[in-house]
Amino acid sequence: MSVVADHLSWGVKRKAIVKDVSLRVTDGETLGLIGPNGSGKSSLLRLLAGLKRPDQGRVTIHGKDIAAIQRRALAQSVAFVQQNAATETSVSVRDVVRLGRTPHRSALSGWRAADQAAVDGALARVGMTHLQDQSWLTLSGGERQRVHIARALAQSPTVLFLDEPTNHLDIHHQIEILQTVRQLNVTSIVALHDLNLAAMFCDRIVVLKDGALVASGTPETVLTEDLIANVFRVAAAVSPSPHHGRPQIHFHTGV
Ligand SMILES: Nc1ncnc2c1ncn2[C@@H]1O[C@H](COP(=O)(O)OP(=O)(O)OP(=O)(O)O)[C@@H](O)[C@H]1O
Repeated sequence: MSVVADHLSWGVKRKAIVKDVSLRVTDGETLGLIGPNGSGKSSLLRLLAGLKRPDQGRVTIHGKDIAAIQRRALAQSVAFVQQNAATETSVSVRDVVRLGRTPHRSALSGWRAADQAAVDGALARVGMTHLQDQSWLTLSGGERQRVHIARALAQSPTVLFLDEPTNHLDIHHQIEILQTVRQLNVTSIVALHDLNLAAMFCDRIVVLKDGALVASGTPETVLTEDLIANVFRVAAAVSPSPHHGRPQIHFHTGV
């Protein structure tokens, strides 16, 4: 088991934001995290990745309690692609991606062939090799997002957390990034808003509503018309795609 969360709760002042969430993610699985705005997806991802401490419950990654793993050791196996992550300084695309190697390097070790191979591979994976000399500040929103994903891939993680990785991307790159994530030999937990993309690319889906886990399972079992009406408040028809067999959702509220 790659990631196990037991009874995680977290809140701010008197507001409970993540409520008693338990889940298990197996090695190599792509788990989708869906739910309405404010349902707690980002908060849960940050708890799972060890970026926030839960008020109750615990998370283990590869069998180790993350509260007991040192930051650097955690960063050698866990990478996090944040929503709207910013890189302020005027550095090149290549330099941003090189930062992904930081947890694997010591003060004494120079830049090694393995570091270069990881950076080159990550740039190629997201289709950014041709822009590697460009200043990060001059990139479009979608290009920046792809560079942040490349930085996470350069980290060579065994567990990858992605918070809305497709929100600035055109449809070609949305599909390409999710295909890449799925094909990596890495356990991935990805918060997504697009239910059709979640259905196409996730092995399993977890649904959050008001901070609580309300459903989990395969896309076929989770993405029902009733769940979409109850959790997302839209009317939809769900049927298997004739092209790939996964559920496809046709929204008809208000049309
Ligand atoms: N540090 C904080 N202090 C106060 N409230 C917070 C804090 N972090 C999150 N929240 C609140 O917790 C709720 C869940 O936020 P979170 O960002 O986890 O939701 P989300 O499902 O990722 O939302 P979205 O789909 O809009 O990105 C929101 O109501 C948010 O305002």
